[in-house]
Amino acid sequence: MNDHPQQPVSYGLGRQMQVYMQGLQGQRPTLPVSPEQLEQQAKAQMSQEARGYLAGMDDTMRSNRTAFEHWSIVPRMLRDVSHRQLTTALPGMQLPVPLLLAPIGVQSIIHPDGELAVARAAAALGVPMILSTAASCNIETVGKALGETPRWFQLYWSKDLDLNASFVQRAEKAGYSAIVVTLDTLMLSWREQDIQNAYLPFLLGEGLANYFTDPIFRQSLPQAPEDNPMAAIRHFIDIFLNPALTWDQLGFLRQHTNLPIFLKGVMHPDDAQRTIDIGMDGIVVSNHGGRQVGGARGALDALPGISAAVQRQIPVLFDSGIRRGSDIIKALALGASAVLLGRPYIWGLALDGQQGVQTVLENLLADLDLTLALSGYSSLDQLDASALVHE
Ligand SMILES: Cc1cc2nc3c(=O)[nH]c(=O)nc-3n(C[C@H](O)[C@H](O)[C@H](O)COP(=O)(O)O)c2cc1C
Ligand SMILES: O=C(O)C(=O)c1ccccc1
Repeated sequence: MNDHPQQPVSYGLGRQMQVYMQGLQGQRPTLPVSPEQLEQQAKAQMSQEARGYLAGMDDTMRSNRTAFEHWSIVPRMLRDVSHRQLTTALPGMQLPVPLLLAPIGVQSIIHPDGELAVARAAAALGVPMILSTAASCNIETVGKALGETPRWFQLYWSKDLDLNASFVQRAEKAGYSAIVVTLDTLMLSWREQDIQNAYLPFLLGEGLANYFTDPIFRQSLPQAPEDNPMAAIRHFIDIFLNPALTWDQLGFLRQHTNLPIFLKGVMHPDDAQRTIDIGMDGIVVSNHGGRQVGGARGALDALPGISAAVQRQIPVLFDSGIRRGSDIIKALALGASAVLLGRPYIWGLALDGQQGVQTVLENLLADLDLTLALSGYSSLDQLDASALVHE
C-alpha cells in the first residue's frame, strides 16, 4: 500500500481565509464555487459531443439527488471540534481523506491533458485517484504522474481473459493498490444524446491508451495499432465488454493479482452479500451516475439496506450524486467508508485543466471539513445514522 505524506494544502478555515484574504487584493475565485454554477459553466464551453457524453438519464440522476435531499443532518453543539481528522482507514490501507476520484473514461474529450491533469491535481492534494480502463493516458504514465499518491485501477472485464490478467498485473506493477471491477456496464446503455449525436469516442480512437499499449492486446492484432488503427479499434469493440460475465468468473482475478478487489455498481443487498460470499474485498454502491439504467433507484436510497446486509464485514464505498461536503457526511453516516467524486472534478477539468480539478477538490474538502465540525463531529468514525433524520 502507498503511504502518502502529503496533506492537502488547506482544509476548512485555511481555504476559507485564503479566499477572503485574496479578496482584499481584489481577486475573486476564477471558478464558480457552487457545483450547480460550475456544471452550467463547464457545459456551456464543451462541444455538443462532450456534453452529450457526460450526460446520463435525467430521471435516474434526479433520483440520485432527491435521495440526498430526503436525509437531513441534525447538528449537535458544543463538542470541541477544534481539531478534525479526515483520514480514513480501509482494511490494509489508510486514505488521507474519505474521497477518491471516480474512474471516468476518455478524459481527452474534456481537456487535452485529460487524466494527466487529473493525476497531477490528485498528487498536489494527496487525493487518491481511480483510473478507468478506458483512459486516454495509460496505467504506467498516470502512475508516474501520481508519484506517492494512492491509486486504484478500474477494470472493464474484457472477453479476453489474458487481457484482464495483463491489465491487473500492469496496475500492480505500477503501484496501484486496489482493483475495482465495474459490474453495471457489461454493455453501454441506450444513451439518447450520444445516439442523437451519432458519437462514440472510441470509434475515433479516444480512450484506448491502455489497450493500444498492452502486449496481449497487441499480440492479437495482425498489425500494430499505429499502423492500422481502424483494425485495432474494431478489435477493441469486439472484446472490451463481456455481457456474459457471471459471479463465478470473478475468482479468476485472484489468480492474477494480490491486490484487494472491489466490485462497483452494487445496488441490491443480495449482490452485496454475494460479494462477501465469493471472497471479494469491498463494494462501491453506485448506479454509475445515472448513466446505465433509466428509471433506476437513487443510489443513496440503496445504501442503508446494503450497509445493514454487509455489517462492516467489508468496506462499502459510495458514488452517484456527491456534490457537496454535506453529501459526503450523509453517505458516511449511512455506512459508507469513503465516497467517489464523479462529474464535479470533470467540470473543473473542462474549465481549467489541472488547476480546475485542484480548485474543485480544495473547495469540496474545505466544505466537508467545516460542515463536519459545525455538525458536531471531529472525526469521521463518529458518524452514524444518528447524525441524520429522514424526512
Ligand atoms: C463521462 C463519464 C465516464 C465514466 N466512465 C466510467 C468508467 O470508465 N468506469 C467506471 O467504472 N465508471 C465510469 N463512470 C461512472 C463514475 O465512476 C461514477 O460512478 C459516476 O460518475 C458517479 O456519478 P456522479 O458523477 O453523478 O456523482 C463514468 C461517469 C461519467 C460521467
Ligand atoms: O461512459 C461510461 O459511463 C463508461 O463507464 C464507459 C464505458 C466504456 C468505456 C468508457 C467509459
